[in-house]
Amino acid sequence: VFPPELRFGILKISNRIFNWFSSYCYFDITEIDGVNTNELYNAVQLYLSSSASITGSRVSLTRALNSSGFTYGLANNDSLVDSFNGITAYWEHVVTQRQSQTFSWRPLPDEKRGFSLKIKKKDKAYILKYYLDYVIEKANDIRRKNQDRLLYTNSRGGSLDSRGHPWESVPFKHPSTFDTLAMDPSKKTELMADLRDFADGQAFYQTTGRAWKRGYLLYGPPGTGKSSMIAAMANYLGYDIYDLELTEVNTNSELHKLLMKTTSKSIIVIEDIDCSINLSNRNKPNKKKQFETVQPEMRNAGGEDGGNSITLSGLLNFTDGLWSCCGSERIFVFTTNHIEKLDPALLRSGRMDMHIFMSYCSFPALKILLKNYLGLGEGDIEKNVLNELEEVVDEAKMTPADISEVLIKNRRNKKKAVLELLVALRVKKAEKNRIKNLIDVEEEEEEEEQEKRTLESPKEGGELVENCIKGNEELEEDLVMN
Ligand SMILES: Nc1ncnc2c1ncn2[C@@H]1O[C@H](COP(=O)(O)OP(=O)(O)OP(=O)(O)O)[C@@H](O)[C@H]1O
Repeated sequence: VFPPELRFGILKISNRIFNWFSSYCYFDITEIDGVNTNELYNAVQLYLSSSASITGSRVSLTRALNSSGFTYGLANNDSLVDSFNGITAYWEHVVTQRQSQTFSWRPLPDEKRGFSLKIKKKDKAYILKYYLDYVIEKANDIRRKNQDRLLYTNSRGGSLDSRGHPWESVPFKHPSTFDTLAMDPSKKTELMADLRDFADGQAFYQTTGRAWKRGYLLYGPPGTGKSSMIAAMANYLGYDIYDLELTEVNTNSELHKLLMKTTSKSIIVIEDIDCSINLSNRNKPNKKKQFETVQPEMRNAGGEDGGNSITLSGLLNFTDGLWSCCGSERIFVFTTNHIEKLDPALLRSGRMDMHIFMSYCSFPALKILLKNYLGLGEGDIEKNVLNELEEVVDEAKMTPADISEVLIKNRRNKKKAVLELLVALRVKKAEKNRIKNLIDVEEEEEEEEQEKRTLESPKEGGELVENCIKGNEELEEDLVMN
């Protein structure tokens, strides 16, 4: 009976009246905004997938490319209630059929999808200011967690890929975690708390005016778990790893370019830094090499430090100069087997925030290895064997890598594995003691030899006797005075 214009008008007025009296307001977040994909829609979808309060019996499941996990979300026309700082938000996934295919450069899906957010009018300002940012942040976290970690390397000698990128990446699937890492539990807890503080510390770094980065120096003998620790850090925080091969970098500017192409939430690693490059002289360590390689007419050219070779100052700029601040939330990890070879400039505080010594296997670390490799707890091992293991492990100075080799070899026969380990530790301890005794004997002999030579030498011997007499006279004088 009523013409469409009139029906539309009545609907519009009744909607206005309804909105006027309603205490709620609504936001529509459509999947496609004009012709572009709406990032907020994807973020909301991911965010809601983390909500445990999905009530519907139908849940949508997805698995993204390069992802090792499933995400679930609200099914069509399902709804859920979320709460944020005491404010309630009602979400509904609205799916309708697209009326007619409108003209578009890009074919649109038949369904029109979107989220409808219903909140109290009084909460509108707060929700717009904080809640949506929180939703996006959480969605990014979930995306990162679901996606495989990537391991980047620059080992192509400075050449770029087809996209002009200097880093090459592969999926990173190292299984090492802090649970599998054998080290002193208190040290491990301290490090994990430090990493968590760093990852959650955006506000702290902002208020203190510090760049959001942290440096760790891992040092210790080979096979004590430095590389495993880096993998555990990446898996714990969900960060990608950039394995920087310094020997492939020729100039400081190349180093800067590499840094600029790293992403936030990543760990930049330089392994065996003492072997990577000659870093003993901070200013111009490679001057000689530079003059050897550069043509005579080019000798006065070049930028900082000659601009033709990587220097320690270039590396220091990389870690804590202005360049280190392009991007944020980055961790630098250097590893070395010989900390004494490193330049003190690299070790001063503020540069490497934490120095972590990866030591030979201790008893607490051994217990972790026994649990992980053989599934044996303290109660599963005979008391006297356990006591002896505790007694010998420190003196044997075996690395976790050596111990895990022994355990892997016999892992089918757990009892045998433990006994073999005990034998290996005893042998190693005896070997260490024998070497120590040999060194002691050698030192003693050398001392005796030196004494003999001194006494035999007329000049030195005479001096020694004279000094003794002088000393005695002084002593006598002191006694008389007293
Ligand atoms: N602390 C540890 N906890 C658990 N496993 C370890 C530990 N240390 C070493 N391993 C085992 O030994 C292997 C070698 O260890 P890793 O490469 O991490 O040592 P590293 O200190 O980095 O050695 P290098 O200095 O030679 O690079 C690892 O694959 C791991 O299985």
